Amino acid sequence: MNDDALHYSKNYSESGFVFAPFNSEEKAILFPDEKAEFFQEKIDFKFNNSLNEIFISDNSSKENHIKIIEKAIDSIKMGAMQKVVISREELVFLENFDLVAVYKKLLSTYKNAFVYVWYHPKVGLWLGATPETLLEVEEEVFKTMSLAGTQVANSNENIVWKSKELEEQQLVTDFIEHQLENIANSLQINKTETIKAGTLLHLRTKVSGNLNKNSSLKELISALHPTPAVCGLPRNTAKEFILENENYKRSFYTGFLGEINFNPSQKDKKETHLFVNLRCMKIDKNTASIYIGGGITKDSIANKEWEETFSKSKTMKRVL
Ligand SMILES: C=C(O[C@H]1C=CC=C(C(=O)O)[C@@H]1O)C(=O)O
Repeated sequence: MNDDALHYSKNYSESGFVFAPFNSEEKAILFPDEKAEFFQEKIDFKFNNSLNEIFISDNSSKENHIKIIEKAIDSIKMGAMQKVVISREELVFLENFDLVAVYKKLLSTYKNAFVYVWYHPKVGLWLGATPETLLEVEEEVFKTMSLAGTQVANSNENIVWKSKELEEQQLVTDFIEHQLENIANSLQINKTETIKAGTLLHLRTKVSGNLNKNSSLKELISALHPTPAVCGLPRNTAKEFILENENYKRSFYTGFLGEINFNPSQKDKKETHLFVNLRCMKIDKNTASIYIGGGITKDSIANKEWEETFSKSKTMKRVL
């Protein structure tokens, strides 16, 4: 874009690139198509590996995180919720930060992810490599996915998923199916599979269907975002728990981003590709804020959940 004005999407009926926060009551930023310039470039994967960074290993943040997880488990056991995703922010001091080198490393580390760099002078610099599609729409056909459950990839072992992860992911699939009941038809739920994201494995179920004639992209987005892969169940109770208890602001982490072109009046432009903003970080001068979370259910063990966020942050720190 050739100016620094901030534009917002009104109802996702515009054409452009959206960057939406976790909290759907806050506005989604839009880079309108008519203000954008498009470039296409081949990436050369040779990069300099000598970048170094200093991690802040902050034990109080471990204690805090575990405290919130224990509170969440108590609340689930008392019947207030079935699942809630608890996250945290980890700060990493950067020396010699090289955006292009980090971007190339993200591209080569996360081969199956949507890798992005997003910048607006009034908002900041974000980058990430997300394995999760929120929504793909072409004409009236849409695709989405239920993605949850995490384990570290270990090439020597058979992959076995425990009941905690299977249930945690099933809750997301059931939620998606239920939310789409009144706005979609011919719903197809594929077999659950294991996918790799960097050094981690997740459970994924692809879901597709046809949007009902009178349903809009806004309705579809509101039905899906935020799914229990990033928020919880029941959605509003989990969201309140997150906003009250996590001691930082998620802002765009666990929001979504991507192109919207769902404009019925523009015949050749009815495609939308939105991704959930996971495995992402915000760069502010010499500090990277890395955002990581995990799904908490009645079977969660607080220390293991901490370790899961630790593994997630480790795979992201490798690219810095
Ligand atoms: C919220 C995150 O991951 C979600 C997506 C995949 C697996 C997840 C999990 O195992 O808890 C989370 O639901 C994150 O990576 O910050």
